[in-house]
Amino acid sequence: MAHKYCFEALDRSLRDILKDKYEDSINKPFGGLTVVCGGDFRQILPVIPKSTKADIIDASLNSSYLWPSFQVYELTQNMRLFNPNMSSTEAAKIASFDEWLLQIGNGSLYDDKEKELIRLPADLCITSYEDPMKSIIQAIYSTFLQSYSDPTYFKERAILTPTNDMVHELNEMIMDIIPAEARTYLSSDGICKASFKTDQNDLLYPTEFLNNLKFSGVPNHNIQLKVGAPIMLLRNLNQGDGLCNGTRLIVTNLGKWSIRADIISGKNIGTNVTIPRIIMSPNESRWPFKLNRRQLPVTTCFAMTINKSQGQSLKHVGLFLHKQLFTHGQAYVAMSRVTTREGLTIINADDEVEDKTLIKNIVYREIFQTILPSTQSSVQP
Ligand SMILES: Nc1ncnc2c1ncn2[C@@H]1O[C@H](COP(=O)(O)OP(=O)(O)OP(=O)(O)O)[C@@H](O)[C@H]1O
Repeated sequence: MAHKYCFEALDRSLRDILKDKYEDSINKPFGGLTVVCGGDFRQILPVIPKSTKADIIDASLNSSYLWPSFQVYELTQNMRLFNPNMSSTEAAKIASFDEWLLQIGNGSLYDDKEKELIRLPADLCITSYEDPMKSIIQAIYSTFLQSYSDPTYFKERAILTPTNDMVHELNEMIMDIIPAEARTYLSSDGICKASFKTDQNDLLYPTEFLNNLKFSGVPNHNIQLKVGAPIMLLRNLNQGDGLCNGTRLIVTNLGKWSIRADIISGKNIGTNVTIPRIIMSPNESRWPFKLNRRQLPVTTCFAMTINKSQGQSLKHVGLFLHKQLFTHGQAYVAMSRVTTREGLTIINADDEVEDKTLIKNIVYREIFQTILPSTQSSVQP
């Protein structure tokens, strides 16, 4: 979810822009324009590094001065799970899975409420394994070598995990299975000239040091790609052509400075596009300078973080928990990515938990308090 400041900035800009055109625009939300927002407060709320629960709730749209001006309309049908050709038995099974997901999202179903633990149905979990990472890879990519050249194979599956470190480990392990040569792309890193103390920066932060820095949402200095590997865009390159942050593609050609890839998600599926290197900077950084990294704006996506999976629909989802979930909505987002219940496999590899069918589900229930749908607001999608 976007920070409430994004909506407030749009509100103030529209009031300002429209004040000469329409009477009293300055006093109306969004200058009097109708603005439609689509979202789900059960999903992950604005990400604020090192924040408290109160900070996150305060950053959400329903803590904004704009919220009382919104009218809430609720969608009633889970279209991701919906299949028009299903039998009544299948429909009943889907309805019960959908209900279970909503209870998880609402925080109304706990096995141990104090410890915020929910019990997973045993058939969704793999509980006996030698190496949990190999087991989740085997579960989701069981026919990898026979199927990896078929783009739909990657389009419909992914492993989800809470942290970027585990995503990188899983991606490296799976990339090694592709029997092709990898090409390495090294970034060109520098400090933005407008940064503080520029005359000392070269001495304090040499290039080798900058190359070692890792930031969420910015590709690493060294990325290795193979033809046939699925990748995800990390920036909006051309929204009109469907090249948005989160779009998934399959690499078809590895050039010296750019790559070519086929789009496999969102708009323009099947289109072959060129992805150039671009300059990226992290949004949040603990360093007293702004890093400029010129690199391909992509990351391999056999595995992705739960946050990054928001918006995706997948037939096969492997939820890999090497440690417990840590923020609002992660369990709901991860488990609601599937298009069928059978497509969900979960491994709880947290050593501190004995019963591997128990996982943490954090829900900030305070966030739902101000969401009151108006009486006639339920709509069919
Ligand atoms: N009216 C509809 N008819 C058929 N399929 C639909 C309809 N609406 C959505 N879908 C399908 O349901 C899936 C989810 O849709 P979409 O991504 O728009 O929902 P969403 O609310 O943004 O999901 P989320 O926020 O959980 O990611 C997609 O596969 C989409 O094609």
